[in-house]
Amino acid sequence: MATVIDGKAVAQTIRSEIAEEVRALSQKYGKVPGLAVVIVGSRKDSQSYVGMKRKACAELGIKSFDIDLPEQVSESDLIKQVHNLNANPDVHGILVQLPLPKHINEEKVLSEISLDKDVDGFHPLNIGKLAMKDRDPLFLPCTPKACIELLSRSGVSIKGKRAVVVGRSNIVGLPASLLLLKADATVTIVHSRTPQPESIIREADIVIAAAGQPMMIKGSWIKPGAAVIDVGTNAVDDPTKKSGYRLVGDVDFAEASKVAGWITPVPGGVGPMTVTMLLHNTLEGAKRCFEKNH
Ligand SMILES: Nc1nc2c(c(=O)[nH]1)N[C@@H](CN(C=O)c1ccc(C(=O)N[C@@H](CCC(=O)O)C(=O)O)cc1)CN2
Repeated sequence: MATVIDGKAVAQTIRSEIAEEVRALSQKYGKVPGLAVVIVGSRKDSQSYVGMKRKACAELGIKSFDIDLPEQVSESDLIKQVHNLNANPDVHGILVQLPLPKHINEEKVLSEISLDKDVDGFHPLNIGKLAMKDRDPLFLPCTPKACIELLSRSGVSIKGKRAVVVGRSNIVGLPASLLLLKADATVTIVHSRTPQPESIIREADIVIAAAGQPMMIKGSWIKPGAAVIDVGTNAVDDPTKKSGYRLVGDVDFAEASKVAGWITPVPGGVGPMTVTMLLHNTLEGAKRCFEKNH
């Protein structure tokens, strides 16, 4: 039976460490880290994630700057907001919640965020550095960073291991595979056009599942003893729940937990760590800024 990695507990430990550092910074410099959380529109899931981020800021002593824009905001007005935040010395991190409405070009907006405030790590230059040998981006994307942190805090070494990432999104799959490569894993990406993904996944010592397909990865696809990190957050109908739905991952947890060595649950695995890594990036950005201006 696999060791279940408790992402909520790990996240709580790291949040206490961040809160301590924020207190120390406030004493030393008389300033606290600031995070701008920008949301466009009223998608229920995005509102909920943004709510979690703002609440976590308040709990840790990080000042959040809340920018709520209507669904119809123009791309140029959104970019103006980003420029204002770039120029605000109290803001050390800027996060634009994704996805953006269809009429807005996400890449264009993300490219306008100052490199040294890009706490989501989605600026093309930061992603480019992630892809280069011997270069490091200023910030790592939060969910991939969360996956690596969960592995390392669970004592799973990456160097020399066979890792399979399922999914090739810009937010998770692609940067996760680059991070694993930087950590000296042998990496394969499986995606929607890969024939017989199960035969590749079965060879992996480490699986990062980020396909957005509920319970796609079966227990029989997992190599005995493998570490399985499930990034999927899929709502499936469940009439026994008051809400009418429940959250499941991309991995069939009941089956896979009988075979794997380590596994993350959904909910309570990677999700809470994603928000925590954002706060960690904000702290790092603020420290760099305070030290530079001291
Ligand atoms: N600008 C960004 N947009 C998005 C990102 C991102 O990293 N940056 N990632 C995702 C959504 N996301 C953060 O924004 C996120 C997803 C899930 C969770 C989380 O804590 N999930 C809980 C369950 C929550 C629930 O009950 O609804 C869990 O897994 O335990 C946090 C953040 C897309 N957009």
